[in-house]
Amino acid sequence: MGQIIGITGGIASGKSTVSLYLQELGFTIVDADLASRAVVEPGEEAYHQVVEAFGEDILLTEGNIDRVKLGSIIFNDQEKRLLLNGIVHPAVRNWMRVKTEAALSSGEETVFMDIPLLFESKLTFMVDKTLLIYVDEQVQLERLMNRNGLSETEALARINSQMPLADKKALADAVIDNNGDINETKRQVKGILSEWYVI
Ligand SMILES: CC(C)(COP(=O)(O)OP(=O)(O)OC[C@H]1O[C@@H](n2cnc3c(N)ncnc32)[C@H](O)[C@@H]1O)[C@@H](O)C(=O)NCCC(=O)NCCS
Ligand SMILES: Nc1ncnc2c1ncn2[C@@H]1O[C@H](COP(=O)(O)OP(=O)(O)OP(=O)(O)O)[C@@H](O)[C@H]1O
Repeated sequence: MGQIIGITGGIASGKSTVSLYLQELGFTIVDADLASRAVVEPGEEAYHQVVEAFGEDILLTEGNIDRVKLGSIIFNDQEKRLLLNGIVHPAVRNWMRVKTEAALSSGEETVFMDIPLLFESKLTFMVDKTLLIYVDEQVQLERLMNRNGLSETEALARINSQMPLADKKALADAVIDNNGDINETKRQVKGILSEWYVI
């Protein structure tokens, strides 16, 4: 049997931080951001489709996709973002399904999927429960600018390309408030997992 818990949030809301903690607790995390890198490695089907759609200008000299350049295109242009999503998302879903099934069939009882666009892409059918990693918009903006070295305008473009975290709150089965320090967040994660009989 086994169950799948979907971790979601917004850009820089703390999903990877929570996932790392869950990994330390011994759980398998299947990460959509990792998947979105793997499926556009040179030679993969989605790689060829991305190059065809966006042109060879988005390649680095050794042939890999220039993620900074592609990001600066798609976070400022909804049509281009939907074009990229249409190519990459089906391959990401497949990759995640395969990894998750492998973990479950090896006997793991709970596997976590880290999916930033879980609600935007209507992927709740892929998981049994949803856990939202929430921060206030000002904290999100500051953490994103710091982590990625972005200007306020660039960071806001990214935040605004996603469903507001306040709206995601209403859709999630449980919410972790990650505005405080990491220990406070870890305490909340443990509390919810024990409420859900996961630990
Ligand atoms: C645009 C790309 C090349 C930028 O790569 P980069 O390495 O800089 O960022 P990374 O992939 O680590 O994503 C960071 C965060 O950006 C946000 N994000 C990424 N893609 C999108 C998108 N299409 N729409 C909204 N937010 C997005 C997510 O919160 C994600 O966690 C890359 O994000 C991408 O290929 N995006 C399309 C696939 C996708 O939707 N990925 C998100 C999970 S499936
Ligand atoms: N509770 C916290 N206190 C202080 N800094 C934090 C906290 N949680 C996360 N951070 C920092 O905020 C930034 C974003 O966190 P993280 O990378 O976990 O977010 P994310 O949701 O996985 O982002 P993305 O999906 O966009 O990659 C990181 O630099 C991280 O170290």
